[in-house]
Amino acid sequence: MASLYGFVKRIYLVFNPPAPEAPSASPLRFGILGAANIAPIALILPVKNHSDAVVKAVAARDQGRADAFAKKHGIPKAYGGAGSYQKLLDDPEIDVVYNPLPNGLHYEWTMKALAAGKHVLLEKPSTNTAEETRRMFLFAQEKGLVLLEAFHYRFHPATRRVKEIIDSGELGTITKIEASLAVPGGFIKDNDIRMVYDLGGGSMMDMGCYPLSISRYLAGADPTKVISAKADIHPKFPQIDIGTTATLAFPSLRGSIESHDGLTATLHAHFRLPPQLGFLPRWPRAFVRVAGTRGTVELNNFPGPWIYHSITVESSEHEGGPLRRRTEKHYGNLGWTTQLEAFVNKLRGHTPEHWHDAQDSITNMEWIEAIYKETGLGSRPVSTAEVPRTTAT
Ligand SMILES: NC(=O)C1=CN([C@@H]2O[C@H](COP(=O)(O)OP(=O)(O)OC[C@H]3O[C@@H](n4cnc5c(N)ncnc54)[C@H](OP(=O)(O)O)[C@@H]3O)[C@@H](O)[C@H]2O)C=CC1
Ligand SMILES: O=C1OC[C@@H](O)[C@H](O)[C@H]1O
Repeated sequence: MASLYGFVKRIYLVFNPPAPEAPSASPLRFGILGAANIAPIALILPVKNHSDAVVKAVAARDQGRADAFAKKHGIPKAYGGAGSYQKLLDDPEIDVVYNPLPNGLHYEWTMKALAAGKHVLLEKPSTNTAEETRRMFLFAQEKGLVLLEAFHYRFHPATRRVKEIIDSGELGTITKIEASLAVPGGFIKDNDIRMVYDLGGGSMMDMGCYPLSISRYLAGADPTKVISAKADIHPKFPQIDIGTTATLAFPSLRGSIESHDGLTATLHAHFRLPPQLGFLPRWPRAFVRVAGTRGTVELNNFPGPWIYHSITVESSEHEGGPLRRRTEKHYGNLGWTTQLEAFVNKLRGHTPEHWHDAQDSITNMEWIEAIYKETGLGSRPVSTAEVPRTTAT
């Protein structure tokens, strides 16, 4: 009963965030590129609860869509029509750009935002290729601007707690990770941006980037090789993986780094999980499970821990000993606000509790590409847009 009450309360607060008690007189001013579905939950609502941030403008390719979005979310400026994204970037009243465009446009518009002198909060996955991600972060560094790939789960206390349990040695030597983000049919339609190869579509890009990212984070290391990777291909779109399963080798957490044989991670992403027994509807599968020589930890719903999560630990005093089981929950702030808090802290020159850097984003893209290569599908297309030059280009 208490947990149902907690759940309802969390949902209520996410959608009705309390206004800050002492709002800043000169808050950071965000502009949003695209009237994106993800923007309200990821940025607009968290900002309403933050004392030092406001959303000042939105740009959409259609003026009516920009106006409607601005009205609905109480955003003062709406740029619409051709050239609207660039108009937002050129607005001197914007300090920070939130880029939730389709993946294949992340590189172009982040480069343009940086060229315009704006900090960028960029949706995942960072770009279509590791090389684009590398250039983008190098450009941010050259310009002295903050760029962050919006893996919000990393900032959440539940994720941090799981990492703490693993690092404490309670589970012994880590040997296996399994991570999944997969939904049944009905969530992602054929006309979704995720189904368009030219826009950086595919399940390994959209969903798979999460299991990969959390596996690397919890392993405290990067993979050494793709052991296997297999894609389910969309029946109509031959370059789109509606599902991908990959197994990667990692250096063992406590074993020899040289042997590279201690730890494997199996990642799973799917847009259309088939029904069980051919007819029973499936639940979404969003979890990470880490097994060691003395126990396991499972974080259920790691991509949305703010709405609901559970951390189940089973561990023993010594290898082969009796297992003791416990469940933990660590709800922090409201919704996506932990990410916003860290981002604003970074911009204001304070040290955030957690931060993931350029190399983290580059490495995630490298392994997404390596997995796609192993499936035979190959990387998503490189951007052909004209972008500002950096010393790396
Ligand atoms: N962090 C997370 O957990 C999540 C992250 N995401 C990420 O956010 C991004 C956006 O996802 P989502 O909000 O679902 O996307 P939407 O389907 O809402 O599309 C985002 C925007 O893309 C713009 N757009 C620009 N060019 C095109 C084009 N050629 N075709 C279609 N749309 C175009 C549209 O802008 P306009 O309004 O100008 O027409 C649209 O508003 C993705 O990178 C995704 O991976 C998504 C969900 C969760
Ligand atoms: O968290 C998520 O779940 C649904 C996906 O399509 C989305 O892009 C992803 O980030």
